[in-house]
Amino acid sequence: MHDEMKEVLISEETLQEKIKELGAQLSNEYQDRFPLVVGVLKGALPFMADLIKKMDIHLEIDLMAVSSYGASTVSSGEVKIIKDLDTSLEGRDIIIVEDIIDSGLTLSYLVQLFKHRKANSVKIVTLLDKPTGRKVDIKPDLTGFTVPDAFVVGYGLDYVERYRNLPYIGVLKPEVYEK
Ligand SMILES: O=P(O)(O)OC[C@H]1O[C@H](OP(=O)(O)OP(=O)(O)O)[C@H](O)[C@@H]1O
Ligand SMILES: Nc1nc2[nH]cnc2c(=O)[nH]1
Repeated sequence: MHDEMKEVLISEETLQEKIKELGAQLSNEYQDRFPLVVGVLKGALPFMADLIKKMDIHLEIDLMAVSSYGASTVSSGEVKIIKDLDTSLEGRDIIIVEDIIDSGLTLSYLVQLFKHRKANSVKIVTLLDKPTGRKVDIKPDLTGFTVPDAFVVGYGLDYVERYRNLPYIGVLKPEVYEK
């Protein structure tokens, strides 16, 4: 697996350091508020698991699975709910946890949906932001790292469902796509 990597963009150690910082910031901000932390499957799973362990406050978690239609490396316009939340959002303070914002279509859909469901507040925390991919004007409230205009994998992010289990973020060698 590791020999298929052209480059490691963000090491495991750097990821974990940043997640500790993000957790501390969120703990501070949401003290005494009992937020609902919503992870967007599948990509956000490793990040969410590590992030909530660095949040030293009472919180609730829920998970949502959505999929954007399109080719494996291109984000398209439509978002489909594969698994909805179990929790009522009315009056809740929501923290959406994502692995990456690229076009912004997934998150702008979710923010609108959660507001429609009468959430009290909706914040976006993303591990990675790829601003060059943006198709809609949406900005995360908290970002781990800004990444260049390349297809990244690892730590939740897949290429045809592989590489999600890498502990770091990297870029694949071009020949991997030719297989
Ligand atoms: O800003 P966007 O262009 O909408 O892209 C971001 C979304 O794309 C990826 O999910 P994907 O649909 O690949 O599902 P996955 O998390 O199950 O891999 C990623 O996890 C984000 O949810
Ligand atoms: N794996 C992966 N999924 C994405 N979804 C949107 N952008 C990306 C990306 O760079 N890598």
